[in-house]
Amino acid sequence: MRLGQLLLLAGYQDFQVDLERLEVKRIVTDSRACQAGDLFIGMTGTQVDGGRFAPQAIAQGAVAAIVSQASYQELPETAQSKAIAVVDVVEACSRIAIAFYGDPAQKLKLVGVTGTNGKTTTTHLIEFLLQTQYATALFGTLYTRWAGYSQTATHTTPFAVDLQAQLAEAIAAGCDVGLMEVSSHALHQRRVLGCSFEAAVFTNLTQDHLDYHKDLESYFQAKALLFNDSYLRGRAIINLDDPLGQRLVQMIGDRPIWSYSIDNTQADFYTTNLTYLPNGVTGTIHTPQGTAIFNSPLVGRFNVENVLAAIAVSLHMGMSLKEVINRLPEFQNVPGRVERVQVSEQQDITVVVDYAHTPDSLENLLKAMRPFTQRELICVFGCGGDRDRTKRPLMGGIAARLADRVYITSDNPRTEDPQRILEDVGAGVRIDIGDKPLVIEGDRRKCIQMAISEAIGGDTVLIAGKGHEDYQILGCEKVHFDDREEAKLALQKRSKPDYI
Ligand SMILES: CC(=O)N[C@H]1[C@@H](OP(=O)(O)OP(=O)(O)OC[C@H]2O[C@@H](n3ccc(=O)[nH]c3=O)[C@H](O)[C@@H]2O)O[C@H](CO)[C@@H](O)[C@@H]1O[C@H](C)C(=O)N[C@@H](C)C(=O)N[C@H](CCC(=O)O)C(=O)O
Ligand SMILES: Nc1ncnc2c1ncn2[C@@H]1O[C@H](COP(=O)(O)OP(=O)(O)OP(=O)(O)O)[C@@H](O)[C@H]1O
Ligand SMILES: N[C@H](CCC[C@H](N)C(=O)O)C(=O)O
Ligand SMILES: [Mg+2]
Repeated sequence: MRLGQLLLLAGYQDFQVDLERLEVKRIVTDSRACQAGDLFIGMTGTQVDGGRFAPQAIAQGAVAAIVSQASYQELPETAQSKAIAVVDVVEACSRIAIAFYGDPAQKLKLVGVTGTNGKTTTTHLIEFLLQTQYATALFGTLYTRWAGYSQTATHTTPFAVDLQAQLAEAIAAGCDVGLMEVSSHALHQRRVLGCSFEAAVFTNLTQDHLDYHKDLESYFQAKALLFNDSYLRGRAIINLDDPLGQRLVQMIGDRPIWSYSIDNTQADFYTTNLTYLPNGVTGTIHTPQGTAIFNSPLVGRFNVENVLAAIAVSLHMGMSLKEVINRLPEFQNVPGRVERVQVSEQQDITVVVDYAHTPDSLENLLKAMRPFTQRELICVFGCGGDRDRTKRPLMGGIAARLADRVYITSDNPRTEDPQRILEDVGAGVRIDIGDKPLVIEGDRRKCIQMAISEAIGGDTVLIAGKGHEDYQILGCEKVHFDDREEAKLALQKRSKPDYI
């Protein structure tokens, strides 16, 4: 596409005429990846203003660069002749990507799910429930996927250029519904600009990501953006059991809302007669379409919330309650969410791998596991580096209070000193641990081995934090590591001790 035409379509009119006839083959936001024919967009980031890399991008063949006004002033004259300064480069990136890919979001019915926990589980549930009626595309933490296509994700919500490209591909593949996990980072960075949602879900808001948002109020305000007129054209579906969900209902005003709650009969969707089982939950669901008995293999109270949200979305999208209830028992779970690791029928302990990496999710999970633990509940976990430091002692305290034995280990230390992270977590554990056993072992492989080999028949070993991840990030290096594989190895060793 011609640069001039692209910029006009994106809503920009005042640019240098001699750039007008240039042909743009791709849009690229990392100068190091630029090739001949690319349009480079220098994004303002948390570390640097990417506009300063325009000379490098141009040297590598970029036809032009879109940069912030501040970085434009700093560019050498040769680069300035190929650069276009805009007031808001982050918004420009989304608008240009939308124009380049033909505004694909308008051709899909979109459902957005936001909240601290439950986005991946809820979007998967919705995908499963809607598939009898729609051709769905899913965008989330694990992958972008639709029938016949799956690509591992690097972020929960793709960056604007990737998102627009993937939306266009989804349409070309025949999809008519897009299900999207919308992270607070994505809303704050306007990655989803141009997306107009048929339904938007708010699952909950509890502490996470304070490294980025600084305080809970700013984190909430970022999430709340999804419910603005600019993004939401249809119905808001909101968890009334969460105090910030209640606040969001007040903020939204007259727009169509369906609320859900485990047991608040004022909500549009609520449950009664819940029975929690080791392998699922059953109960009665009350909806605007009537009442029905439901069964789900998902474990724990928090998953009832996910089920309620997914049923509400499905009814809003035109499914009948009967169809949804019939299909629900077949949805097993998402990889790495309360995933049981079993190597033999004779296995005498329960091992569960889960993605709980926030104080709230760790607390919910430990509470959900307790009633089905015959003997001791053992918790193996750590916290990610270069992320919210203040959640570490909170998670430590929760593990100390709710587990019988605590093993602290490394998660993804990234560029932080792993020892410092263990100390941050340990500080929280020590306040509440009393005389319960505490083990600190930074080597995650060794720690999982220890926890499983030291467990006694009837114990539950919960390995939290990394769930589906098949890597560990140590410094800037990503190495293969999978909690489920490590747990299996440890379980096999346990059933065949070394001395046999
Ligand atoms: C906080 C955040 O979103 N950071 C993203 C952001 O990094 P940054 O703002 O620090 O970038 P920066 O280093 O200041 O650089 C600014 C720009 O200059 C460019 N650059 C930089 C160097 C260079 O030589 N040339 C060049 O062009 C970069 O590509 C970038 O576009 O832009 C980078 C490149 O585009 C991303 O890799 C990075 O994601 C980091 C890795 C990340 O982990 N983000 C996480 C926290 C995130 O987005 N998480 C959410 C929520 C997760 C959840 O709750 O599920 C998600 O949606 O995944
Ligand atoms: N509705 C919920 N409320 C609280 N905790 C939940 C809920 N659903 C799942 N969890 C817990 O949170 C963990 C992460 O769940 P899930 O992956 O669905 O959330 P997410 O919002 O997609 O997380 P992320 O922000 O990392 O992508 C699960 O492993 C489980 O322990
Ligand atoms: N989307 C979350 C994932 C955290 C997973 C945990 N294993 C970690 O690395 O901290 C984040 O980027 O904060
Ligand atoms: Mg997710």
